[in-house]
Order: sequence, then structure tokens, then C-alpha cells
Amino acid sequence: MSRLDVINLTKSYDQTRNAVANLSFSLQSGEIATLLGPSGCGKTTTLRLIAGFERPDSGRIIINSTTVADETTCLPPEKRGIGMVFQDYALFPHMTVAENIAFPLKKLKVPNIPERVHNMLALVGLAGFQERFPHQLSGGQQQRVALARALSPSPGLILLDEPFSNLDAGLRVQMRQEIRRIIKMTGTTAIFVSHDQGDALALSDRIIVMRDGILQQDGAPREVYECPANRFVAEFVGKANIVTGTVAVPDCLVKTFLGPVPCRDTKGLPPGRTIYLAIRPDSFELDPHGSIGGKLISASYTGTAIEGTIQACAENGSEQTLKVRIPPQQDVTEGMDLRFRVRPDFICALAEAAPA
Ligand SMILES: Nc1ncnc2c1ncn2[C@@H]1O[C@H](COP(=O)(O)OP(=O)(O)OP(=O)(O)O)[C@@H](O)[C@H]1O
Repeated sequence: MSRLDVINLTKSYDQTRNAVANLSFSLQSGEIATLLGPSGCGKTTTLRLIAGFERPDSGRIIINSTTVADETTCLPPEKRGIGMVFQDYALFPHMTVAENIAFPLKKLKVPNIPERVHNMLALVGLAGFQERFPHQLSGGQQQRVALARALSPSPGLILLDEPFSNLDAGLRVQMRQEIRRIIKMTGTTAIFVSHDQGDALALSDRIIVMRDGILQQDGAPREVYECPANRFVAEFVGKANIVTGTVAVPDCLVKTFLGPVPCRDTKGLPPGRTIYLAIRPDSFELDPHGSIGGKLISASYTGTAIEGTIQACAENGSEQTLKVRIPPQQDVTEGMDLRFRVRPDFICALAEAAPA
């Protein structure tokens, strides 16, 4: 239930490079955001700065109009009204589930602790588990306890550092829906740290993409996927084919080696300018009369689709490999010649123009 403003935040651990560089973003009360980026891009440092475990070199962090950190101020973590869920859950092994959840409440001398523990157990779906110890729980159950413990003092903001990394693939998908549901029920503002685009797309209201400490894009999952701000985002969040093209009709059509391709946003560039297009594999639709032909050089069946690569040929003879997504019921095998038509839905001009 807190609003968070991060303003021009910078932190370096040594003189050579910034772990976080001039980072700014804001979260409305109750929003769920994910800091997403590859290893070393500064996600955890950002989380630690917000939590109060690190002090910024410059910039400001404001929680509900109180400055909790800037060049002169650094409120200790316990004064920031923040809950934390760590990657390994950090449950106290010698305490029962109920004692783990009650721990922060006792420290805060909150009244009605048994009732609050009971309510938290019900909220995370663990009613009846209060007397168990952490080693008697599955990974998913331990994660629920960690979430219940973090939420029990009703923090305005909760920070979750890679909470799904210890879960297997199926449980991960289930838990990210479940955790989103629980956090939304409490109305708590939340920030996840993840390097997994699937987690970020599935559970966030907003995705904040970082690279080398620098913000790359801040937007809703759909916006980040459908309109990536640059080539890095296009290739990090989902798969993308990067194709060079020339603007033919602004905000309508781009000429490429595939022929004219529809593109709703050509970044205001005039006809004749050369741009990069990000074309999602989803944009290619199998069509025997389609204008794009190519040989299927690899195909991997995932259950929900066939993730393929085709060697596409242009009219002038030039070739480029393209990633395509084929419906799983299609009977296609490597080596087949296929034809596709291109749909405009997942085609986006990237900000940078290629040299002409
Ligand atoms: N305590 C530290 N001392 C020195 N350098 C650090 C420290 N913590 C992080 N760094 C460096 O700061 C940069 C950002 O690290 P950070 O842990 O924030 O990245 P990350 O995106 O969370 O990475 P990962 O996904 O691997 O956890 C990296 O280059 C890292 O080596």
C-alpha cells in the first residue's frame, strides 16, 4: 500500500563501473513490478538500496513521501515498513511455521498475534500447518511461509529476491500465479527481482528492464513484449528476429528483404530511413500462399508450439534465418519447405536506426 519513488539512484562498489546508474522509476500503491535483467545488471543492488541494506552514492528513495535514502539520509531497514522474501526463504529452522510467522509481530509488539498468524496461514493456504517445522514442508510450502512471515506485519512494500529460483518448472508456474493472487489480496506494493522473463511477464503489472545498471524500459508486460524499447529488450524479453528495413509509408509499411512488412509505429521516421524491426516468431503464420518462403532447418516441439528456425530467401537471393512459432498440431519436420505470411501484431520498429 506504499507509493515508491526511486529518483536518479546511483551506486558503485568500485571506481570502475556503476552497479546501478541514474535509475528512476515510481510504483503506485498496490502495483507489482519486476526488476528484470541478466546476471550482474544491478537488480539485487537496487533491491538492497530500497530495503536499506546499502547506501546510495547519489539519488533518492521516497516511500509514501518520506525520503528513506539520499546522500545524507539512510533510514535503517526496520524503519522503512518493508517486508522481504529471500531467494532461499531464510526460514528459522528451529521454529515452527506459526513461530516463524509470529516472529516479526513479536519484535513489533503487535497485539492479537495468534489471530494474525491464523489469518496469514489461511491467506497463504496453509491452515493446519502451524506446528510443522520448515524441514517438514515442500519448497512451495516453505515459500508460502516466507511470504506469510513477510506480509504478517502488513508492510506497505514487499521485496522478493528471485523467489522462484529453487522451484521446479511446474511448481514455479503455479506459485507465481498464487503469489500474485496473495499479494493482490493484501494490496501490498511489491517488487520482484528476476532474470526470468516468463516470471516477469506472468506476475507483474510493470516490468523494469535493466542492463549494466541502466534502465532499458519500464512498462506493462504487454508493452514490453509488443513494443520493446530497443534491441536488447527485444531479445531479452521473448524471442525476436531483428530485420533491417526502410520506411516506405510512415507508421504503416516498411520494406524489408521479406517484402513489405506492416508496422504501426516507425518511431516518427520519414520514408527512406533505415531502421531495425523486431519481429516476434508469433508474427509468422503458416500459409501455403504466403509471401515468405524458407526451409525449416530446426524444429523443437514444446507442447504448446513448435519452435522453429527457417532459412528464408529474399527475391534478390539473400538469406536470413528467422525464428518462427508453428501451432503444435501442424505436421512439420526439419527440411520441409514452408510458406508464411506475416501478421502485424508483433512487429515493432526499434528506436535505433541502422546506418544507411
Ligand atoms: N558487495 C559487492 N561488492 C562489490 N561488487 C558488487 C557487490 N555486490 C554486487 N556487486 C557488483 O555489482 C554489479 C551488480 O550486481 P547485482 O548483484 O546487483 O546484480 P544482479 O542483477 O542482481 O545479478 P544476479 O542476477 O547475478 O544476482 C555486479 O557487477 C556485481 O559484481
